[in-house]
Amino acid sequence: MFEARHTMDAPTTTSADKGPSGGGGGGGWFTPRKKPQTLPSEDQEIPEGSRLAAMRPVGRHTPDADTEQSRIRRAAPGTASPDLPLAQPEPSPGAVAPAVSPNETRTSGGPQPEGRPAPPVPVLRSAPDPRTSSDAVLVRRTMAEVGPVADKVTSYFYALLFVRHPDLRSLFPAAMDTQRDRLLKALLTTAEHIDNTEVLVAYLKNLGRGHRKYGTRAEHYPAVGECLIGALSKYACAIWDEETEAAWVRTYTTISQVMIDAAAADELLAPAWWYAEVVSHDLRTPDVAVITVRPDQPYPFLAGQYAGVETPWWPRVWRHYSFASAPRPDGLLTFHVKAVPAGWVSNALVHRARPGDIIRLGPPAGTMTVDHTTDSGLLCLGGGTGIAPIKALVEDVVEHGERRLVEVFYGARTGHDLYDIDTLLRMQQSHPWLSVRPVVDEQTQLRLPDAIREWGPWNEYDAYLSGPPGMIRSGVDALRHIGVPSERIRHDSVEELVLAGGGAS
Ligand SMILES: NC(=O)C1=CN([C@@H]2O[C@H](COP(=O)(O)OP(=O)(O)OC[C@H]3O[C@@H](n4cnc5c(N)ncnc54)[C@H](O)[C@@H]3O)[C@@H](O)[C@H]2O)C=CC1
Repeated sequence: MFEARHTMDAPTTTSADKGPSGGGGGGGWFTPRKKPQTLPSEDQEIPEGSRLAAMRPVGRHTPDADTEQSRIRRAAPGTASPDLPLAQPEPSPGAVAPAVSPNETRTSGGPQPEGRPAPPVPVLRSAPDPRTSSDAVLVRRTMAEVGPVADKVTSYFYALLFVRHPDLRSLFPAAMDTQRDRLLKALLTTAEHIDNTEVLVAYLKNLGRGHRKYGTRAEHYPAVGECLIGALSKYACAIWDEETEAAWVRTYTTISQVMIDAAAADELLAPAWWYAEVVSHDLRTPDVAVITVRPDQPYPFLAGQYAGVETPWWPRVWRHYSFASAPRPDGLLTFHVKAVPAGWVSNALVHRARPGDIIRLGPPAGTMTVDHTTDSGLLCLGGGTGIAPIKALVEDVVEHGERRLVEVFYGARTGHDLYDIDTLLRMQQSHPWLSVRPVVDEQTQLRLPDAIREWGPWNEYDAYLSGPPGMIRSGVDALRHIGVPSERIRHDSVEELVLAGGGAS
């Protein structure tokens, strides 16, 4: 459940339930009514093993669950207690270029698809809070301490979780490898941005919404919190003390609050997931398929966003793919999928999926969308299947009837890998404001980011980058080097791309 998001062919996050399969919300809202008034005294300290035993998940509430030993408490749905972190506005749509990720962060509070208003959410304090800052120090110190043994921490965390709460095992995929990475990523992201309320809240809200599709419910959070603190305290024992534990309890409680409330708000607006039927499957190269699906109910999204995809062959394994078209009147959605080694979902989609098969889609996410409040030109770099959202962005500009200059650089290793070049060249013929330039590594000896240096100037353009993590990094460097301000550079989370295995889609 506790996972970070984004990227192509990478497991995702999301929600509560209701939709076609959404589960249901279930009671047991968990929110601290108030922060701990006092830290437990030393004689209240309980050795690791027994402390864990003493912490009870809200979902299994027992009479003493609200004692001093259980500092993670329950509250009414949506309750934002006065002394809880309070909210801040969501980042404005398209206004972000997360070089770092809270992308679900990149994401997160990203633009809400039209017709899907931003849910009301409680949020973190905007004013500096000395307590938060000291908590941040302790949280970061813990993360630094456990960093070298991160694998052990996450393995121990999941072992604790599944031993103590076996009913939660069914929420996770059979193979936990990627999930382990995602927990750590989520924690690192939280620790990294703990003092950056806007970024962190956006990230967590997206994470909470994203967990709906896993069947995550509010009452699961305390169990996760107990086991998380159990694992951290074990592996950070050299620095762990009551103050540190109190900081983690406060931090985790706040994290949970934001995620739970975001999921609850989203539940009123959208299903936890959508079923979608494959209606066409076009194998463009031996490894790349263009797949079109029909969702079982309307699926609102914005060009440039992405969604988690689960296949029937690998239950509970989700990977992200960008929409390769802007929203269409017929409601169909298209994805470009590249089968990569060890890419279970991508291989299933490319080599097994056929028309008539049913997949599941998570909600749309992502902030790499067109800012229609300006008429700046768009400089778009699409590497490999990273061209998918770029094509959607171009269609978006077409549909808005704008006459903005759009320059697309489409990078591929070989001419054969330019599997969608014909489509783009046809669009170029119809739209004089659109230029499409293929950049083939083996022909030019140049990679995509190098090519843009030879054109330009680009300082009046908004830049959009989509492709492998290395391309994003060097593309951002190239753009910054030639004077494009960072706030005009947009891309999905590099960290999550890396997490996804680099070329996992
Ligand atoms: N399928 C989808 O919807 C989306 C996929 N992506 C990501 O795009 C990537 C696509 O992978 P492939 O098609 O195998 O692309 P690839 O590895 O063949 O690379 C495509 C082009 O990107 C450039 N490039 C690659 N690595 C570079 C580096 N380190 N520095 C500079 N330029 C570099 C080169 O011009 C190369 O020809 C995956 O990482 C995927 O996660 C991103 C967005 C959407």
